Amino acid sequence: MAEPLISASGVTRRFGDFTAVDDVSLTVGPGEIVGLLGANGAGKTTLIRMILGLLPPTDGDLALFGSAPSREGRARLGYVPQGLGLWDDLTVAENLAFVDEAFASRATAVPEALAGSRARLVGGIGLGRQRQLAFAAALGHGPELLVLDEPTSGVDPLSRARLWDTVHESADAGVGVLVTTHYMQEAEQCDRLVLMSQGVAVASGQLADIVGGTTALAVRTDRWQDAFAALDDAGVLVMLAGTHVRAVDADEDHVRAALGGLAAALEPVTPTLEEAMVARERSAG
Ligand SMILES: Nc1ncnc2c1ncn2[C@@H]1O[C@H](COP(=O)(O)OP(=O)(O)OP(=O)(O)O)[C@@H](O)[C@H]1O
Repeated sequence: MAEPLISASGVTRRFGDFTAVDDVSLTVGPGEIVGLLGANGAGKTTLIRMILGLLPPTDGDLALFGSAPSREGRARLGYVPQGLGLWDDLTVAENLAFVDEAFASRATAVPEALAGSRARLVGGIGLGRQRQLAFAAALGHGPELLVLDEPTSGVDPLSRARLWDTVHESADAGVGVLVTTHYMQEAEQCDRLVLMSQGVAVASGQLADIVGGTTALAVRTDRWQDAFAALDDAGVLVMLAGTHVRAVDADEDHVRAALGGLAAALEPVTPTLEEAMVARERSAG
C-alpha cells in the first residue's frame, strides 16, 4: 500500500481538564476519500487542526506526508475550513490572485461557473459560489491532499453535487481527501468513515458498518408532542424531524406499550445518518 498522506495514531488533545480528542487513530491514503462524522463539538475540527500542524497534540503520533506536520507539509495540501478563509471585500478574481501569490508560481483560472462573477466582491455572492471559489483556491496549486471541513454546509443540492464532482475528480487523480460532514448523501460517497463522539472514535468502516445496525420507526400521529414525551419518558431514543416522531433502535412492541392508548401508526423507515450517529454514540456509552 502507498504511504499514507495522513497517519494519526492515538492522538489526544486536552484543553485544561477537558479532552477534546481522545486517543484517535486514522489514515488517509492517495486517492482515498475518508469521511469524519460526528455531532457538533465531537472534536473533528480539533483533530483537523492537529493534522494540519496548527495545534500540537497533547499525546500520540501524527504524520503528514510521512513527517511531523509542518509548513512544508501544509504547502502540499489544500484546506477548505468551515469559515472558507476567503476575503469578503476582495473580488472573486482578486481572492484567487491573492492565494496564488501566497503559493507563488501559479495562476489559478477562475472556474467556469464563476466566470460571470469574477469582478464581484466575494461578500456579495451566494454561499454556493463562495464554496466553489474556496475549492478553486484550495486546488489551485495541485495539492496531494484535500482537507475539507463541512465543505457543503448551507449550499443547495445542485451546488453540493457540483462540489462533490470536484472531490471525486481529485480523488480519481490520486488526491487523498479528508472531509467532515453531517449529510448521509456525502457519507455515502466516502470510501471509509470514522465516527467521533465526545472526542472518541466510536465507529469506523463503511457506511453500512456505521448505519447498518440501526433501525428507525416512524410514529405517525396527530398528537406528536404527547407521543414524543411518552417515548422519551419510557427511555426510547426518540428523534424529531419537524413534527415527525421517530423511534430509533426501538422494538415495535416496546414503542406500542410506551405510547399506551395514544393512536399512532408505526412504520419501519430507513434511519438517517444523524439517527445512526446518535444511536452509535448512545451504545458507546
Ligand atoms: N481552544 C480551545 N479551548 C478549549 N476548548 C476547545 C478549544 N477548541 C475546541 N474546544 C472544545 O473542544 C470540543 C471539540 O470542538 P471541535 O470544534 O473540535 O468540534 P467539532 O466536532 O469540529 O464540532 P463542529 O461540527 O461544531 O465544528 C468542543 O467542546 C470545543 O468547545
